[in-house]
Amino acid sequence: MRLHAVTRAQATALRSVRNGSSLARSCQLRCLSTSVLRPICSPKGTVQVQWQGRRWQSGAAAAVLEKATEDPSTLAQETIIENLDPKEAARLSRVRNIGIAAHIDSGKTTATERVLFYTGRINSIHEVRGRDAVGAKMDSMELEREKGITIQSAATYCDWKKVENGVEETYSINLIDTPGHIDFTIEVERALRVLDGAVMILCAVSGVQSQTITVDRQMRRYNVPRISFINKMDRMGANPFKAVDQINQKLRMPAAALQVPIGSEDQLKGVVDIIRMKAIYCEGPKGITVVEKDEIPEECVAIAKERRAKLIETLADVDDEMAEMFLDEVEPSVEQIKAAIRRATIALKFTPVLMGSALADTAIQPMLDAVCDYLPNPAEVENLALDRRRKEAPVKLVSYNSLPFVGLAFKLEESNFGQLTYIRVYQGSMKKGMNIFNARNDKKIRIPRIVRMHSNEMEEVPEIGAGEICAVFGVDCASGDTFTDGQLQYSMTSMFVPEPVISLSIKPKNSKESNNFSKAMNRFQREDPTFRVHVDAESQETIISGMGELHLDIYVERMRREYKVDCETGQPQVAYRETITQHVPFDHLLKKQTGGAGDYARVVGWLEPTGDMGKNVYESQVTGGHISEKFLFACEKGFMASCEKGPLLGHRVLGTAMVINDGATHMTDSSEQAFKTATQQAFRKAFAAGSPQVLEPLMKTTITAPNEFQGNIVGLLNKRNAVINETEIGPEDFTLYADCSLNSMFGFSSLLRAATQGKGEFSMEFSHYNPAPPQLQKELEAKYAKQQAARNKK
Ligand SMILES: Nc1nc2c(ncn2[C@@H]2O[C@H](COP(=O)(O)OP(=O)(O)OP(=O)(O)O)[C@@H](O)[C@H]2O)c(=O)[nH]1
Repeated sequence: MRLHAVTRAQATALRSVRNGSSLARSCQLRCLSTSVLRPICSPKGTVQVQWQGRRWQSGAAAAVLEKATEDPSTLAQETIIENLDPKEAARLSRVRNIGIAAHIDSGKTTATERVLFYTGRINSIHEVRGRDAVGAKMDSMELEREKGITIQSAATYCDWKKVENGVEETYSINLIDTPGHIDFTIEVERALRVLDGAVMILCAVSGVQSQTITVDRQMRRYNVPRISFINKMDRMGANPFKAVDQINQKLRMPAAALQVPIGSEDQLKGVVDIIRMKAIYCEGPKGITVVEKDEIPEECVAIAKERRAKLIETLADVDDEMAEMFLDEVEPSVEQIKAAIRRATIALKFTPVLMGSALADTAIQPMLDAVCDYLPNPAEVENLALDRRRKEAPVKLVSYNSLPFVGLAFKLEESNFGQLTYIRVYQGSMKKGMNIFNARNDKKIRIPRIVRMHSNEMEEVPEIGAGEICAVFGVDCASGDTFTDGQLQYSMTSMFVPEPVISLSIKPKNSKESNNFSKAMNRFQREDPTFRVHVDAESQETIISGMGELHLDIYVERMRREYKVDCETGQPQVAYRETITQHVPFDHLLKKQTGGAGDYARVVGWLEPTGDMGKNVYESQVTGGHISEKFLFACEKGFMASCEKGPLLGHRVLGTAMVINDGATHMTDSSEQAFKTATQQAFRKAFAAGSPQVLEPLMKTTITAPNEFQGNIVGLLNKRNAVINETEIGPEDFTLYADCSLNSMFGFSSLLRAATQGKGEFSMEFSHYNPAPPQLQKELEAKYAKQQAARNKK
């Protein structure tokens, strides 16, 4: 699309056309030569703009043109939003980008396996930890198959043929299966960042579990609409309506069932669609054939009617149109109910609840229909970028192939063929061989190969359209980078990356393997922003940090399997932080001038708390050239280096600002190194005088267990000085929300197991850094001082 064809002169001329001025004729002639955006003058002298098959009248046309002269992209965005091109709109209406997220072991991977089978992506079904020892398609890593857990999210795509009123419509679904365990939470974060909708799976017996609450929080963070699927309806004690109540109460998300089960537990036969009042059975091998019957089993009629009324009532609470009908006592039609569900789901006000059993091959297909019916297509989701040319003003991105390209790299993965970068294309299309530009550094990159991922397999494609997800080879970038066509100066906000909270020292058992060791470390770090590696300057130990013990264990294990490096690891350590609490002025002189080239640097300023634990701040307020730019830069470096290793425990410094406002330089003895060292020395002294404080990670902890164990758990938490924020007591289970220090939670899982006969479960998520209790700070400081002394002795 060449909107640039409209020049400022043409636009001015067009405005005069609208005003009936004499420029009309020449303008008409000139503008006719622009083939894409074609202004036309009517005999009356009003202006029309013809663009992508539609005509824009006078005032609107002039406004559109006016914008075009300022910024071609604005014209494109706004015009399209008001005027969807029917062809593009039709393509997009059949695209769904969805993720599956849930508590550990709810059946995400098992359900995804059915989705792939029913959509024809795979020919047979293999179970997670199945007897055939093949493992589910989406758990492609050996370790995942062995442990039966998902570690990395896996992307795939499939086509679902949805039949409605006898008409078949094909939907393209890009699907990401995410891990359930909190330690791999970055996988959920980055998937949700780029997806338009999600399926939240719950266990029919356990309902809302601790990790469901975390997933709910993540979905809210990225405004991701969701449908809910209650799985494991074949299990003893399955109670879908209890789960629906829990979504309403524990997640505070209005929810209502769209189905009721036919039969229960091992006698589960199918579901009743209570909107259309039809019975649905999945027959044939692996439930491949969906059979719909008008006749509803007698025992289901009453509950289906009751639940239908409840659905309409819940919708009336969240949707105005439905509310009106409800008040007027008008019975809504099937179409009206479905439209209200769609509206409310996309508006994040409601979640429709479906049910079935992935393992028993029951009612997965209606869940796929619901994905198409109720989750948004890429055009229905507001995706914003920041326009760097216009002071980071937000701009809407529109999933049109014809617009300039904008994409986000959300995940990197090392494959046998080189680095694979997953990209969500938000606008425009990406073609093989095309050049794209990294918005972070304006680096031009040619796209050599585009593939669509199917777990660990890939299919090469020449082009990928707007609103889709793909992976590309040979693109060197970081996770979260934005790419554009080079014309647009857009960048997109990245995902939330939680701080690592646990660290341990690691080294290869055999020093010959250090080459492979560093290769593995580099790769893991690039792929996973929550996995960090650094070498401690004093001990020379390699320290890895991550989200939890399992997270780090998995990397140690992957090192052994994928890189053949056996490692020795130290005890897991909490990642503490250090800060100061007071304003401290300093005036420090570094002077060594005894023979030969000397060192001279004087720095004056102050150290103070920033009040924000997010970052450290360095500022120079030096005037009059007492310290040159070059040396000030060295001071900044000295400050940053000091923050890497705090004086109290050797952990990172947070929330500290250094201002340098004066100093002195010597003609010959001053150097960058001297200023860097002087700053570091000044920092140490001032830090010690600023009532330094050790900070410890505080974890948002959610514990669920049967009610009879509440006393035991409160006892356990009290011993750990946890702050209990809220307790919700249900008919059988209770959920407790607490803030606990990570330090006090080591070994908590076995204590919880013992205190609840194995029935309790918990999840922890980093919340913020909190001052450590004085006693703990004393102990930690003493331990560190001892280590330092021992090291100095050596
Ligand atoms: N009874 C029953 N078991 C199921 C059902 N779906 C899954 N399972 C079992 O539950 C266990 C966990 O299933 P997965 O599919 O690995 O669950 P997941 O949510 O992907 O697990 P993570 O990714 O590790 O969190 C496996 O043993 C499955 O066989 C179901 O519908 N009924």
